[in-house]
Amino acid sequence: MNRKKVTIAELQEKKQKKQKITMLTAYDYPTARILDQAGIDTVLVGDSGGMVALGYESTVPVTMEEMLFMSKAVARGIKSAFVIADMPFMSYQASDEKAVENAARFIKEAGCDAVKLEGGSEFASTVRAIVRAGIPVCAHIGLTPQTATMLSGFKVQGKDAEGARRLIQAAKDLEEAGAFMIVFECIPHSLAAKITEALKIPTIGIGAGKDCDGQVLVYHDTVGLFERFIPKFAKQYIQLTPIIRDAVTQYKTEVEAGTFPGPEHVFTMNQEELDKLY
Ligand SMILES: Nc1nc(=O)c2c([nH]1)NC[C@@H]1CN(c3ccc(C(=O)N[C@@H](CCC(=O)O)C(=O)O)cc3)CN21
Ligand SMILES: CC(C)C(=O)C(=O)O
Ligand SMILES: [Mg+2]
Repeated sequence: MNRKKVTIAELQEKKQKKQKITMLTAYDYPTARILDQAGIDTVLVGDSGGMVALGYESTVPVTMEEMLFMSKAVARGIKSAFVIADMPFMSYQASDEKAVENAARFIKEAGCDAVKLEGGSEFASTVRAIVRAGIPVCAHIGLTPQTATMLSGFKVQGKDAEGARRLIQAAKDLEEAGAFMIVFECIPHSLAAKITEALKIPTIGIGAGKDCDGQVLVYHDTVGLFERFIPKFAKQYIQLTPIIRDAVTQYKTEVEAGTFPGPEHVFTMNQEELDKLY
């Protein structure tokens, strides 16, 4: 199967044609292959991987090296999907120069197609600098987990007119700065619908209602592999944890009982050769 790579033009055409864009996160090679085979349009190597795959309490401690490690594995598993890597906390905030250098590593070293960064109008210059270097940027506004402390926790953003106005302005500024797409995390669905209509670039929602141009969820939430918390906006399509636990328990039972490995799992030696040993 040698399908063609999804392009930015195709993603932007989907908005025009009112066809929904699908995005899921992945942090490793086997998952990337599954999402690619399923025809998911864009795969996000989210810094959420720091939590669901690496066990951190939040996305704040995630490093460039960890993001590159996960991004490389994902990129190796993808044939068609458009691969976007999250820039981790403090890899793009200190200066636009540093941001460009770090963004470039996801393209040159990891083989990703684009990067994503969190932030509003204050980050328009950062988006512009990375885009100027020839690297596509996906913006991310609303609930920005890397700066959740500044937001006083994991709270829905833009619920009052002032906050909503700030998000509308941010979306316009980030589009103007050259972002090719924008993620809305945890904002009222009516606001997401309004901004989606006002923008030329596609909008991808997570906890932002059905009127965004596309949707994204954390893979582990959709398949029931993350049990520490389940956000209200997530949907579990299957609960894999008990299924995998049962398989592993069965393995343990068979090894302890001596029923695994069976005759079909072993390698043999000619009797003649075996006789020479004694
Ligand atoms: N497993 C997982 N899923 C995610 O969607 C996710 C991560 N991890 N890690 C990075 C960020 C953090 N995210 C989060 C985490 C918690 C809430 C949360 O507690 N939300 C509340 C709503 C809060 C409110 O009502 O203001 C909820 O009940 O879902 C939201 C987004 C989204 N991202
Ligand atoms: C939830 C998405 C948008 C994200 O940023 C992540 O997975 O890290
Ligand atoms: Mg993220």
